[in-house]
Amino acid sequence: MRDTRVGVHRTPVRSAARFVARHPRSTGSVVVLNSAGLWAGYQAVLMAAGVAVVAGVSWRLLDQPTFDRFAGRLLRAWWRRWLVYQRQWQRVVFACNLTTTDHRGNTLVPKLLRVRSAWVWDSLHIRLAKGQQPEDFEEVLGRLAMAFKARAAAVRLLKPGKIALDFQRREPFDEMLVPLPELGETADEVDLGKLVIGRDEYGRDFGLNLHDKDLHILLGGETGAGKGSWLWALLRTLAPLLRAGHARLWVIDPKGGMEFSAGRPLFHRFADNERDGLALLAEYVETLDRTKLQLGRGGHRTATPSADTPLEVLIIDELAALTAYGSRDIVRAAEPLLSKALTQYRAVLGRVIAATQEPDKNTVPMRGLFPTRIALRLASASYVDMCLGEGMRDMGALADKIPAYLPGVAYVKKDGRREPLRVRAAYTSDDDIAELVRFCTSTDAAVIPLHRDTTTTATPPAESSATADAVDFTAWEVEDEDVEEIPEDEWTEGDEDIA
Ligand SMILES: Nc1ncnc2c1ncn2[C@@H]1O[C@H](COP(=O)(O)OP(=O)(O)OP(=O)(O)O)[C@@H](O)[C@H]1O
Repeated sequence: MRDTRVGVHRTPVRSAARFVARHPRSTGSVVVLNSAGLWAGYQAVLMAAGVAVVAGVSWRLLDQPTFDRFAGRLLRAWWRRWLVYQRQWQRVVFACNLTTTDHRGNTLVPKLLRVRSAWVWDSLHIRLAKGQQPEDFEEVLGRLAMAFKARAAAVRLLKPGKIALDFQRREPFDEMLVPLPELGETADEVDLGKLVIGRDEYGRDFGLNLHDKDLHILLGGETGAGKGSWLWALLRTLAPLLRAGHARLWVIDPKGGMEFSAGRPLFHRFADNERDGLALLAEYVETLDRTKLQLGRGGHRTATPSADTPLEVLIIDELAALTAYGSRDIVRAAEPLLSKALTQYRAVLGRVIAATQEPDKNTVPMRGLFPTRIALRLASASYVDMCLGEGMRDMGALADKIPAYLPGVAYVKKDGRREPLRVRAAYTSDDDIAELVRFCTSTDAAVIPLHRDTTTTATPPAESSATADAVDFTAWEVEDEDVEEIPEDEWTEGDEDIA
């Protein structure tokens, strides 16, 4: 009888040639090391390797995040591929029934193509065996996660026939305490270039740069994801500027003031519904237009935060209320105002911080105008790229996989860094808000614009008008290696040609 098993015809030479072709980097490294050994002597190579190891270990001890970014993740991906995933791959796919059979009775096995490793997640790129679909892996995700001792697993389609399996190896925020930002005493202490609002996955301080990089920030996150904690932590870092009158807050909280009403005394203007929010937005634009003209005519190209030219921070808690879900006249009038606020006031210290539950193009048409976008827990995988930019989920921003028990955790894409960073903002409790209000209003209260009642008597701009002139502002206010080995010649991988 004919032996239909694939691979039985392989000779050692053919197998070696296949291995070299499939793993050029690993075999290249061995060849280079051996050539260096022959050329310079093995002692010299061993010494060089020793020096490299000592240098690497010192680097890791001194600065683990940069080590991990430039070397650690590559090394980790390499050794985890060979010591964990590749070694157990075949056992695991057989154990989880992830094999298929062709017309000749050959066993077809999905092929592990590459491993990428970030601090929290490992990504395995897999070529599906003939007859497989991503759903086959989805069905056994829990078993795969257990087999590789991962906390969670996810599957993504990379292209037809190719998927990524993501395994979460650790959860740094389980044990990490994220302290609230200190309340600085004087305005000079505030470094607008690094407003520390939380910690990243390595435990380092994480700061936003309202000075010149994170000019406008869009936070995307489903309800309860912790958008409020990011906004409040940011306000806290600005406290000394608020107290000195060097920063003013324009706050639109269209959900009836649920999130921000406790901070009213801090706000220069406050609106708790869409219509008032529109009028506030129009006033914001008019004010910054005026400042722009004044500074331009005075020959100044930029401003620094001061009592005359304060940092003008516009905060919008549920942006969709102004850009999608509000009544049509409000949405049509708000869009051009918002786009203007996002494009024209960098030099006159206008900054927009907005939060939304749905960061898609229909809900936030001007999302591309926010230079910094932050993805908290999102309702669906498709929202991740919509929020952070094309390809960011493939780069490891699994915001839809942030567990519900970790509010305030988000993925951030920072300039100059390809991979997204996982960050958690500090949590501001009601008591902390009360403390912040006391801090900002207790001394030198004269410079704090006092709260005036927001009423609904303000008239929003005429439909489709982007000018503020039409607005009445009078009313504003303020393991297991014990499994039997399967002989390698009993299966084939991925798209392997079958004789
Ligand atoms: N950084 C954080 N650390 C710890 N717990 C947090 C953090 N952020 C939020 N929480 C918890 O999660 C709850 C919901 O957070 P929050 O209200 O900020 O979510 P949200 O995204 O603003 O939701 P919504 O869109 O419904 O207003 C908070 O009441 C708090 O208990």
